[in-house]
Amino acid sequence: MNIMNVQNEEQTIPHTNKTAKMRARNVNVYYGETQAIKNVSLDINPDEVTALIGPSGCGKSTFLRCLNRMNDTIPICRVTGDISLDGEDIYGKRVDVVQLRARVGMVFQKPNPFPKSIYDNVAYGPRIHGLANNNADLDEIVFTSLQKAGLWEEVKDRLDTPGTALSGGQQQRLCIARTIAVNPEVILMDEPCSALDPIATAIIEELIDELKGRYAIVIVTHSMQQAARVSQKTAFFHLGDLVEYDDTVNIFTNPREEKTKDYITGRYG
Ligand SMILES: Nc1ncnc2c1ncn2[C@@H]1O[C@H](COP(=O)(O)OP(=O)(O)OP(=O)(O)O)[C@@H](O)[C@H]1O
Repeated sequence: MNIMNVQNEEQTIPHTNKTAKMRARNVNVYYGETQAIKNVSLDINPDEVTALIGPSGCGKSTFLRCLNRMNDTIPICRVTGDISLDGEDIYGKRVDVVQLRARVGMVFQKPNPFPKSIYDNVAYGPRIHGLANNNADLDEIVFTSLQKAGLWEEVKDRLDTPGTALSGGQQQRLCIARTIAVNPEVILMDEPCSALDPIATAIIEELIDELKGRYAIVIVTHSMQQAARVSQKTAFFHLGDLVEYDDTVNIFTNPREEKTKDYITGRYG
């Protein structure tokens, strides 16, 4: 299935009855004079995990950061093209970026809990977005978010202890709970397991699998095995180009492009 048809601007994804959650069209990203992303068009499906793979420096993280305007925080970075969320331009003048980043949440490579209690890490977003009417509401949000992130049983008796005192894998699940707490529609994950041991990695992968029906998930990973395990769609980037985007099973068993074949068979990268 080739959905990179920029002429087709309808929201429905060809050959499916699905509507794209996010749609990128002709996206270019520059750091000063250097172009890091070249004319990339890609759809993000609502109830699937999309993996972004490719050799180091190919632009995976740069593209990911376009999806919730994290690149706005890099002064030399310039983005052109169109990116929409539910058909609405996320780079539009009236877009509230704080609101956008709640709808399109992000989990980073290194777990980065706030220097606050476990409870306050999760409650922080709902508090600033005014999502709870009272303390009981907030308790409920914290409970549900920690439960969805698969962390509740491990922390329920120590919600007052610092988030930073948890293990790396638990900290990453705390960051996922923090993201979930503000009801995102899309979750971006930038190599979320790269700082974790194999057991913590397996737990996060299981969690991604559980979350996939509820959120559109986009994950950058260096591990092709991880992409194959957790994603339904895979986008292969090379030197800023989107070389191939397809069902994950096709990318890993029957890629159309020579470059993809070379990468997945370990010839470079
Ligand atoms: N803040 C920045 N300032 C200048 N150039 C940058 C910046 N961030 C990334 N780049 C450049 O943009 C290109 C793409 O980088 P990016 O980090 O998006 O690639 P990546 O595929 O995610 O790499 P990796 O797998 O190593 O994390 C690289 O050439 C990189 O040097």
